[in-house]
Amino acid sequence: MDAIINVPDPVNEPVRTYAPGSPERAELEVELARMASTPIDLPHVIGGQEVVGDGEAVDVVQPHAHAEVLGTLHDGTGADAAAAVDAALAAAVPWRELSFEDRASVMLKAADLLSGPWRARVNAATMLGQSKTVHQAEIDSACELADFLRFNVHFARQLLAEQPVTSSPGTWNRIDQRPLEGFVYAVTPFNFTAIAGNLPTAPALMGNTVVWKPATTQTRAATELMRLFQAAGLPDGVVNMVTGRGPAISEVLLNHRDLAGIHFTGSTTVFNSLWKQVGDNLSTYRSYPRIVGETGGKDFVVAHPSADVDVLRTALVRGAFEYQGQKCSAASRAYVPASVWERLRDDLVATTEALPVGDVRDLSNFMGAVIDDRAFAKHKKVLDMAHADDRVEVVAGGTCDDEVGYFVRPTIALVSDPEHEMLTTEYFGPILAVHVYRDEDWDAMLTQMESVAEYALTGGVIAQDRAAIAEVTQRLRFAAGNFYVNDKPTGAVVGQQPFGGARGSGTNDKAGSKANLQRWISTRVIKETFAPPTDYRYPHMG
Ligand SMILES: NC(=O)c1ccc[n+]([C@@H]2O[C@H](COP(=O)([O-])OP(=O)(O)OC[C@H]3O[C@@H](n4cnc5c(N)ncnc54)[C@H](O)[C@@H]3O)[C@@H](O)[C@H]2O)c1
Ligand SMILES: N[C@@H](CCC=O)C(=O)O
Repeated sequence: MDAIINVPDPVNEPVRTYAPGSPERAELEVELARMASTPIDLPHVIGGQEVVGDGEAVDVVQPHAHAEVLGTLHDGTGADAAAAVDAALAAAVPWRELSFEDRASVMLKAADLLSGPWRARVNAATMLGQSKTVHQAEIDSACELADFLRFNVHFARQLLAEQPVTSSPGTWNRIDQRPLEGFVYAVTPFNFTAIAGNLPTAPALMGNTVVWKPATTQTRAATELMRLFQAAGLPDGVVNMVTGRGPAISEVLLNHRDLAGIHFTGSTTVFNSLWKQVGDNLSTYRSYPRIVGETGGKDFVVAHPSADVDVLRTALVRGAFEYQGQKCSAASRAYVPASVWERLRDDLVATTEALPVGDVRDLSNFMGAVIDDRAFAKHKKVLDMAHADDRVEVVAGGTCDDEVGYFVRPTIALVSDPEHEMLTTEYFGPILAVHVYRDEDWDAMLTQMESVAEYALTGGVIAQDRAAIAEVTQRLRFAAGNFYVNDKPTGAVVGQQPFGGARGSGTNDKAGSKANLQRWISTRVIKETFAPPTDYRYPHMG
C-alpha cells in the first residue's frame, strides 16, 4: 500500500468505578473466583510456543492469602534463555520488514482487546497475583497499559514523520528509522502490569524483537499479557517470555553478541548490576547496547506553613499507602512545619489507623498485602528498628502479621534526625517517615532534603502561598523527574505526565513518550544527489 498513514488520536482509557451493582464489578467477580480456584502452569513462551521449562518450580501465590496458589512457573535456565534469543533473532527480519502500520495495528488491537473483552481477566490476575485493590488494578493493568499501547503508536508516528529540515538544491535528504541490530532484553518489576506490558512492546513497535523476563511474583498477569499479545496478532518470536528469577537468563543474554538493548524497570541495585555486566562485556557486542532503566525512589512531600491541611492529609494517605506503598512514586518521606503538624497529626493518625487492609477480593478494602515473604521480612525489620530507635516515634501502624497474608499496617513514623535512614532508604512498603521542622527552618530544611537521598524520582509541595510554590519548584528542580504541586506524588498518566526520574532513579527516558521510543531506533540518513558533480576540482582552484 502506498500512502502516508495517520494513526488514531490517542485518548486516555476511562477508569471504571466497579461500584456495587455495576456490570464491570459483576464480570470481575466471576473472573476473580475462576482464577483463584484454577491454578495453572505458567510457561515460557518462546517462538510463540508455550514451553513448560525444566528449571526449579516456583509457586506464584496470592500475597493476601499465601496458601492459595495461582500457578507454577519454572525458573528460566540458560538453555531457555538461549532458545528465546534464537527465536527473537529468527523473527527479527520478517517483523522489521512489516510496515509500521502493520506493527502499530497489533498494538492498537491489543489495547482494544484489553480495554474490552480482556479487561476483567487481566485486572483479576493483577489483583490476585500482586494484591492490588480493584481501583489500583484498573488504573494499572487496564488503563495505563491500554494508554501505553495507544500513545506509543501516536508518538512513534510523530518520530517517523520527522525528516531533515532542508535539502540543498539538487539533493534530497531522508531519514530512515531502523530498529536496533540484535534483540532487546526487557526486564520488568512486580508492581505494575502496565510496565510489564510496555517494556517489551515499546521496542517491538519500533521494529525490534525482544526477550522478556517478568518478575516471578507478577507472572500470573504476565501470562495473560502474552496471551493477549498473541490474540492481537503478534507474530511468533517477536516477544519471547522467559519466566524466573533472572540471573541464569542474564548470564546468557548479557554475554550475547546480539544484545542490542536493555529495557529495565526495577530496583537501582539490580539495574546497576546489569549495567556493570554490560560494561564488563563491552567487547562482546556488535553494537553498543542501549540501556534504559527506571529504578527506585525516596519520594517526598514538602509541606509549607500555608498548606491546606485536608489536601496534605489526603496526599499523604493516598500517596504513601495506596498499593501498600509499593509504587516507585510512593511518598515515603514528608517534611511538615510544626505549625501544620499540630493541626494535622490527630486526623492523619486517625485516618491511617482506620484504613481497611485485607484480602483484595473484598472490594471494601483500601489496601492489600505486600508482595511476598521477603518484602514482609524487610518491613518487619524496619518496624522493629523504628520501635527501638529513640530518634523515631511510631504514631500510627507499626504492626504486621503474615499468618494468612503478608499484611503490614500503614505506618507513620516521626523521625527527628533528618539524616536518618528512614528518610533516605527506599523500603518499598507502607511506611511513611515524617520529619517535623520548625517553621523558621524552611530554608535549611529545603537545602538538606534536596539531596539527602540518592534518588530523584517523584516529589511535591503542598502550599497555598504562590511564592513558596515557585521557590520549591525551582530549588527542587533536580530532586524529582515528576514534580507535583498540591497533589500526591503518584498516579502519573500516560500522555499527561510522562514518567521517570534521574540520579539513582534511572535514565529518565520517560516511559510512554517519544523520548523512550527514540532509544529503540537507530537513525540512518540518506542523501540523494540528482545531478552529481563530474569534476573533482573546486572553483577556487582556478
Ligand atoms: N522508576 C520507575 O518507573 C519504577 C517503576 C516500578 C518499579 N520501580 C522500582 O522497582 C523496584 C521494585 O520492583 P522489584 O522488586 O520487582 O525490583 P527488582 O529490582 O527486585 O526486580 C526487577 C526485575 O529484575 C529481575 N532481576 C533481578 N535480578 C536479575 C538479574 N540478575 N538478571 C535479570 N533480571 C533480574 C527481577 O526478577 C524482576 O523481574 C523498586 O525499587 C521500585 O522503585 C521503579
Ligand atoms: N507511574 C506510576 C509509578 C510506577 C512505579 O511503580 C505512578 O506515577 O504512580
